[in-house]
Amino acid sequence: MNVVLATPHPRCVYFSFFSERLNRRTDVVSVTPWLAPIVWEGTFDPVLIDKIYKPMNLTIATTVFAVGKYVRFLQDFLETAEKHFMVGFHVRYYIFTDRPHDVPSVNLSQGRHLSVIQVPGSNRWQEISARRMEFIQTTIERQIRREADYIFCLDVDSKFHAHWGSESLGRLVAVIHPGYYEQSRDRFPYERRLASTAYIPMDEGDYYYGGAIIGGFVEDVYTLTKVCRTRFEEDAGNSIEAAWQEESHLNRYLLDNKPSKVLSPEYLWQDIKAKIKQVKVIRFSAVIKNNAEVRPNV
Ligand SMILES: CC(=O)N[C@H]1[C@@H](OP(=O)(O)OP(=O)(O)OC[C@H]2O[C@@H](n3ccc(=O)[nH]c3=O)[C@H](O)[C@@H]2O)O[C@H](CO)[C@H](O)[C@@H]1O
Ligand SMILES: [Mn+2]
Repeated sequence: MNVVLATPHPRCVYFSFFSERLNRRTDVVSVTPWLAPIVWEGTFDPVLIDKIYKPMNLTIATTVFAVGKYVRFLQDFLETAEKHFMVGFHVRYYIFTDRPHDVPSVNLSQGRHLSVIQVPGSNRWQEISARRMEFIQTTIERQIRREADYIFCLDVDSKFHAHWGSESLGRLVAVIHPGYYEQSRDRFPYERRLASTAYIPMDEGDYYYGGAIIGGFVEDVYTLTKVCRTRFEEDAGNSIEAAWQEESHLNRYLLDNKPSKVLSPEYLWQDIKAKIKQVKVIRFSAVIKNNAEVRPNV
């Protein structure tokens, strides 16, 4: 029988809309074993996702710590965020610093706000990095839970280079560390000492997540920061500090509490690393820094 479909059924239009916009990825895994999306260019339609999220009138909190000499990274971080990060959404930046007078004034688009929160300095970079969990937890309690729907907690020594939008939103969001994307789990630098509460045995672990991005619903990130802070302090009481401070605790937490969305290394690259062919777009990357010069200790 010769069937001629003059006008496609509306459902067919829907499917052709998808196939035109998305060139399905076969070179990368785009879903976790627990069926959470792994976000890669070409696996989502930014226009369609924005149509879902924009009417919700969401506010995205963004925490960034700039303690000591790290204030120098703020200008580029904020200027590039204004160009690429959550454009068209309400964004509230929370800048944690011991040098409030050195926070640069950057022109923010409409609907975007910035507040500065004073935190103490430290003579150990490890402590500054790890105590982010504590300050994020207490600031969520004090104000963020009343001021935002979602939150991203980001490293300041970084720049945005391309679109980072509502495709990244989810209940609990983490990023695959670009250094360990292709490694097997026995190579992951998890905390391996049984004495630490961040301990992960050699035959466990899903991904190695980078400490530079934690995201999700404010309440889910609240619980994460509270648990990681408590465990970090419990370890300190036993004179042990996990191999990669709060990043180790983050990895332990996410092993037990699976993220609902995983960002590919497009969302956390490193300028020092050559691009790999699977990464079609670098959206956010760590700048090259001289650790000995910017950190209070080596
Ligand atoms: C790409 C990535 O996943 N980076 C992680 C990695 O090293 P990194 O080398 O990226 O750590 P880092 O030196 O950037 O420190 C983490 C963050 O702490 C803040 N800071 C640090 C030192 C300082 O003197 N002043 C200051 O403000 C700042 O926001 C910085 O971005 O391991 C750290 C844990 O130890 C963190 O988990 C980082 O997120
Ligand atoms: Mn960093």
